[in-house]
Amino acid sequence: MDLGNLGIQPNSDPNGSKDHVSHMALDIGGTLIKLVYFSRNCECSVEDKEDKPSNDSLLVSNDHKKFQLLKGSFHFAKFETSKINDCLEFIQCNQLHFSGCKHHGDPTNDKCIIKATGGGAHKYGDLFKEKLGICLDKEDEMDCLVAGANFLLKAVHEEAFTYINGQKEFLQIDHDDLYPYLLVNIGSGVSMIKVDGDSKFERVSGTNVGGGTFWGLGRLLTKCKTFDELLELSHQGNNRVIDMLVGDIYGGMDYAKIGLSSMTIASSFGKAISDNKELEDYKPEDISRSLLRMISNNIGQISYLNALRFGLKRIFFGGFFIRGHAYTMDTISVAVNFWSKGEAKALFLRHEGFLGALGAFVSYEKHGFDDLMVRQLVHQSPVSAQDGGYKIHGSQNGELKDNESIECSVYVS
Ligand SMILES: Nc1ncnc2c1ncn2[C@@H]1O[C@H](COP(=O)(O)OP(=O)(O)OP(=O)(O)O)[C@@H](O)[C@H]1O
Ligand SMILES: CC(C)(CO)[C@@H](O)C(=O)NCCC(=O)O
Repeated sequence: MDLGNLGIQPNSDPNGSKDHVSHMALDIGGTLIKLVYFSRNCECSVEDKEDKPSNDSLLVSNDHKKFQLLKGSFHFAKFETSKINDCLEFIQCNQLHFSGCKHHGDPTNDKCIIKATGGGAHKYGDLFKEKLGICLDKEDEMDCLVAGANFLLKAVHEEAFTYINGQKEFLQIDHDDLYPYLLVNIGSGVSMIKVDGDSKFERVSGTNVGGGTFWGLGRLLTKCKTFDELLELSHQGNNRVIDMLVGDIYGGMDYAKIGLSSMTIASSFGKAISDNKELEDYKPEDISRSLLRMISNNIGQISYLNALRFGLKRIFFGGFFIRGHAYTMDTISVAVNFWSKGEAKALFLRHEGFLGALGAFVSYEKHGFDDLMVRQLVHQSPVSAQDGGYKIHGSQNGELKDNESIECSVYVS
């Protein structure tokens, strides 16, 4: 179980966290379960506001109720789907299962409803009911990915960034100029979605060569025990030991006529054909690096081709495969830049792995649950004395650590 810096302790008081945690949502994927929830800091942070705060409101409601400002945090956690019991235990220890909504119009049914997306929302519904007494309210996975991406791009300061030559550069998002874009979610498999607006999208492509392929093949070929170990190995590796380069075929020369340098990979893993070596003769770090490069490059190329199909210039990459990993982001960026001749941009998201879970979270609002607390995530930063200091912020260097929380303010009615 990967709890890391959650900012909360398992609660021994059975009623304690009930007052503080509102709305948990889950994304149960093929490899990982992602969980998000909001917790209030304390009662004293509630302030009255007459109006909804900004034109940039994300979850605009049509009524004109008085809104209150609550300060708190969004918490993020992840678990391996194969160890779903860890997730159930975590929810139970922290009393998160009391944070959902009650059934509409059925006073006899006091089961909590928790929003959930991903294939596991279908597969594990009975398990959650049996173990925690909660009903998973299924939200479509693609709907949630898009809602989560739009939510992050509009609500979180410095969410999206480019990664070029080892340099991270944050993108200022103009809310009026966000669409259209291509969203590429690299989970176990890969979905490519053309996004045209809030809830306006089409899944235009996908590939089965994704994060699951990297981790699955990598585990078999290197005997690594964890994904992070495999990723770490790739740092020290040299892909040229295994990959066949253009130079290997062209006697060290470029194939300039068609724009290929001698260093370009002509064939991933191609050297293994002629080296007369066995698997044991290759270093695990070289295998890991070749594999990471092969898969990232391939996804970058397919993404570019889909962006080209629809004339899209911005490609946002999400999903837990990326993990903010320099070599992965660099390979994807180079692929997009190379194939598009600099026309299209690869953009990465700080909360890359939590798009679906956040999308499920914001869907509480969409379905108008009466007792929903969170009405609107306050548009954050730049924070100034005049605007009352409403903000969302993550860690200072812009990197999301495992299971971090984002401090934020929300409006509730
Ligand atoms: N700790 C980890 N354990 C396993 N895989 C990890 C881990 N961290 C990152 N990954 C990578 O992330 C991928 C899963 O990403 P993600 O959680 O976004 O997808 P998913 O929801 O499980 O899959 P899908 O959407 O296809 O059902 C894995 O296949 C692996 O490449
Ligand atoms: C099946 C899903 C949507 C499950 O998250 C994902 O793993 C995926 O997009 N796989 C790629 C399937 C394909 O389009 O070939």
